[in-house]
Amino acid sequence: HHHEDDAQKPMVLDPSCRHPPFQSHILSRSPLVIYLSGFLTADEQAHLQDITKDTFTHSAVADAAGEQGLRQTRTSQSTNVPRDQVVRCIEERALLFQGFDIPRTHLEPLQLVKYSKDQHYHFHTDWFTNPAHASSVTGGNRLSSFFAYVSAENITGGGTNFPMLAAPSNKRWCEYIDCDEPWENGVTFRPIVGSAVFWENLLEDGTGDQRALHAGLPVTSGSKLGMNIWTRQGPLSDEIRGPDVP
Ligand SMILES: O=C(O)CCC(=O)C(=O)O
Ligand SMILES: [Fe+2]
Repeated sequence: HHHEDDAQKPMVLDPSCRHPPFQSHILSRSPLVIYLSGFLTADEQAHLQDITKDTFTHSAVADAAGEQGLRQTRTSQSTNVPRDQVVRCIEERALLFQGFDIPRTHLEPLQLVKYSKDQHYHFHTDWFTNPAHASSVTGGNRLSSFFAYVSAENITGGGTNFPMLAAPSNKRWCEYIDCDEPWENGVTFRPIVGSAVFWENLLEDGTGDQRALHAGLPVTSGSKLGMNIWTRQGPLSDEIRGPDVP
């Protein structure tokens, strides 16, 4: 098991990180899905945009079936975020949320995803369906995902839809989820800046959970910038993780 070598290393906290007091609301226990309100501060949102300016390229997907097919599935643009001090604090927050046992080497580089009008990401799971992508030499599969909303300018559409989740009944959820969606469409989170959705991708036995299927719905006007924080089952190499930067 991956966890054994990592367990020796205590998790080191950066005392200079100032974590915002975000609110957590469980939407689903199985699969585990938790809504996090206020997960990113306004300063962090601005900083993330600042350090990634002009670095976006057309998003890739794991089982690339040629450029053409790829762009129809995921029409957004994406970029990896350089790991400076602000980004390391966001990483620390994402790790602490998951307990104290996950070392930072299990995190992929944070990824920003940008959508302009009419762009979307078709239904997919974040866990790799191709076992070749989930081998232990490359960190195993994706245990969990955070999808955070970094910016949303004059947006309509662009929610994050989980078709297999049951819509909750209390109207208070309508602040965060689109209550106008028909019941059979599952749950659609609104793109509210600063919020994040956390969910688990794998079942107890490590196989992928089909119920974690989701999509980035088309942005019908305005634009959206989101961020993926993916935690692997095991450590990733320094080469994949990239360097810490000042
Ligand atoms: O854009 C969204 O709402 C979801 C994006 C997503 O699922 C992904 O990038 O893996
Ligand atoms: Fe996704």
